[in-house]
Amino acid sequence: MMIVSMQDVQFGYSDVPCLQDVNVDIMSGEFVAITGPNGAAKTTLLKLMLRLLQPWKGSVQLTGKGMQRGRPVIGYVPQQIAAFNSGFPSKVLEFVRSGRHSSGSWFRRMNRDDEQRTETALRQVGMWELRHRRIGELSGGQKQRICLARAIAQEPDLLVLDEPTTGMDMESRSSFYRLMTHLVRSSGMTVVMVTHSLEEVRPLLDRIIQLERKEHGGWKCCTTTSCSGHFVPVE
Ligand SMILES: Nc1ncnc2c1ncn2[C@@H]1O[C@H](COP(=O)(O)OP(=O)(O)OP(=O)(O)O)[C@@H](O)[C@H]1O
Repeated sequence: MMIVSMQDVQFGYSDVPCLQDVNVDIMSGEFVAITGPNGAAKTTLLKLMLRLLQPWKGSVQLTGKGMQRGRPVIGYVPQQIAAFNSGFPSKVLEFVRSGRHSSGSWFRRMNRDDEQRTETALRQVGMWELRHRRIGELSGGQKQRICLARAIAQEPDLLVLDEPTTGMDMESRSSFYRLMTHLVRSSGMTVVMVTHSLEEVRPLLDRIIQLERKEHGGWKCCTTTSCSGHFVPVE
């Protein structure tokens, strides 16, 4: 089942397009990486995928299982995390749990086992022991992990991560990849992530979306499907 479908998408911030001829189909249960040089519009592509930006031309469709109000539940962890401002809980546990309580947003859904999901997500990212800490006292890497936990706790159909391994040491990266593989293979989650560490994650992937420079400026998507990842379709 298709969860994301982008067809002939064109987009730019000024009058010059930075993305053209974007055709991307992502199937439910796939582990997909988006890669390309700095400034190649990887974050822009994610934002178009999430419909945070509207394309100039073409269409973006989100469909899938567990749909709420006609859209899949989406967990999004942006590159720059702005969530630690006032208005968000200041303790780890409440912050992660809060993802399950905000209403009216299609980024999450309500569920009666909020506590259990919050605990599982915190354990999965290795932050359960620090659940009573104030967020202000956490390291950058630990903050990154609780944002990931907050997204996972929402049990998203689609988990979208913008350079999630930046600043992680090698051990943290391998446990992060193990977790992603588990979420994709065991829970049927679809994971799309922007990464510059393609080589180390390549064996786990189902698909790579490569942004390549067009001859006359702008960037174009080229989708690679020949990864050695094992694609398990989810009904
Ligand atoms: N809000 C904005 N307004 C105007 N231009 C923008 C805006 N956001 C991004 N851009 C420009 O669009 C282009 C693509 O930016 P984007 O952040 O999508 O690239 P990226 O591939 O994610 O980069 P990086 O690898 O450095 O994170 C860049 O030239 C950037 O300067």
